[in-house]
Amino acid sequence: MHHRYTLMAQSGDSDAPFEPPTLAETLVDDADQTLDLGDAGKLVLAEDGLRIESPEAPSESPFAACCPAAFSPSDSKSRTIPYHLVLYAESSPSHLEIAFASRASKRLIPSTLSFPAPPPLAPSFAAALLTRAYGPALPRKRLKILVNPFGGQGRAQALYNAEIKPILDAARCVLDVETTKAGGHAGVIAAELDIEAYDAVVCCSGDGLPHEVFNGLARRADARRALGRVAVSQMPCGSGNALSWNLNGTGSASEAAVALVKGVRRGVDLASVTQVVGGEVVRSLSFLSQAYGLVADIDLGTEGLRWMGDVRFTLGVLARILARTTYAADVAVGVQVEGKERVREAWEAGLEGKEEEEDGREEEGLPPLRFGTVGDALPTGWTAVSVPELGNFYAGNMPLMSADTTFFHAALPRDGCFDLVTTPGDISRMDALGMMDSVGKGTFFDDKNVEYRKVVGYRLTPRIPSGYISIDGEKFPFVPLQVEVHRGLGTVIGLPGKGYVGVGFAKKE
Ligand SMILES: Nc1ncnc2c1ncn2[C@@H]1O[C@H](COP(=O)(O)OP(=O)(O)OP(=O)(O)O)[C@@H](O)[C@H]1O
Repeated sequence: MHHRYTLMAQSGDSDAPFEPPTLAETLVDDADQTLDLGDAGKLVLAEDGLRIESPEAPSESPFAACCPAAFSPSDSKSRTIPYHLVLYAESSPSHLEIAFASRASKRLIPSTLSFPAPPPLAPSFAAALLTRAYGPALPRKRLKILVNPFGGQGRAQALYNAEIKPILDAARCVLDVETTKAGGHAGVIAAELDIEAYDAVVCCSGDGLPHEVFNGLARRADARRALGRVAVSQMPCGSGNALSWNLNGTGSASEAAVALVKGVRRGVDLASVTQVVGGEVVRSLSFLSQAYGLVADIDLGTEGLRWMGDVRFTLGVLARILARTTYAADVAVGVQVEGKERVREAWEAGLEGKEEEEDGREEEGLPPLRFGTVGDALPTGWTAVSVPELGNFYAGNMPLMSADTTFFHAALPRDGCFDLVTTPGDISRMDALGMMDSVGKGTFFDDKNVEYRKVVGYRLTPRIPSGYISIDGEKFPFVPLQVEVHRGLGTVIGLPGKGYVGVGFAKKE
């Protein structure tokens, strides 16, 4: 399907079905560009979107028929479609077609404006519109789509069909869809993927499939190249959809599909986790979080109460807070930034400063472990301390762990660090309840009982007989683990911007 990439390559490939002028030729920088459609009105590339100036009242205009909800205000003759919602534009001698997403109750659906016998300037107008609509994003992405038929209590396939596929089709993405057949299948697909053939692997699932895909790419002989080449994206179709909340800024499948269409590739830190299992050191990758103590216990220790829905989390937390449960451990940390003010400064600097490059990708496999494994002596500078009263040990790579739960306010995509929050388990019940409340309010970072550090690695040795270790929400063996962060090792697709979407710090009062 090489010809589909004319616009992406910006070179006007000769085998393209139609040939708009190259984007560079049609770049419109300052003045509004107008296309006069005669009786049908005018199309204007305005600052805030594609403006449609109809000579008729909206109810009689050709635009009203397709999608009145896309335009506002309703009684005006001029309507504007924000560039973010413009999915595609294409002109042939017979038609100028503009596909865009419009809101229909709670979701976005694709709609098309079609103008017969467009004027000669239409191809260049369509190309200029695409330039504005896509900015730095790659149009017509080639996507390997993985649908977990059991994701989100079996809703993933229906969400894909109803909300995701229509948007991706309208944006002329090239789709190759596969349904995962069993646990682990997504990892196998990633391990065997033709990495030159796709721009991204899109997981229509919860956070479990992205975890498998990163690890599948990591198992390849060309792991480093594959992790740099293939971006991982998530369409929120599971029960935990943190990747989508942080990169697409939404838990809605159709909005996430638009975010994917308009998303740009970016490097993201990944962490190696080593554990000794059955006498062997096992290494895996974590893209989202590692948890020991309260969060791991709630996440994995209340699985038997799934029938309760999300109430199980609230009840689980309350039960443990009332019991003042502690989770003893020995902890050794490679600290990069310490102290809340300095962490906050590091976050601000990260958003403004230049992005640091990861090391080269010339090596084939995963990067070597600069701190060794959990089976080696502790790295220099990491001092193990015994923490008998530990309540929660939670390391994260992205601010939101689910909708409205910001644990890692200062997390940045590629600062070479995971953010580590630790809280004591022996605080007063009032303090613990206040801290729990602060997560949803967006003030967790400032809670007096929260210790917040940016770390390049750590080792944790549980000192309780049994319990849970959660890596990216998955249950891992309850044995010591060592974690080491690799700057920018992975690739994701997200809305443009240096940080994550719509998070950061609660405003100081
Ligand atoms: N066909 C299948 N049969 C059984 N398990 C599967 C299948 N396909 C994928 N899985 C497994 O389903 C698990 C859940 O994946 P998903 O990414 O959708 O996350 P989730 O949000 O944690 O799950 P859920 O929405 O089911 O609670 C993964 O561990 C994955 O390996």
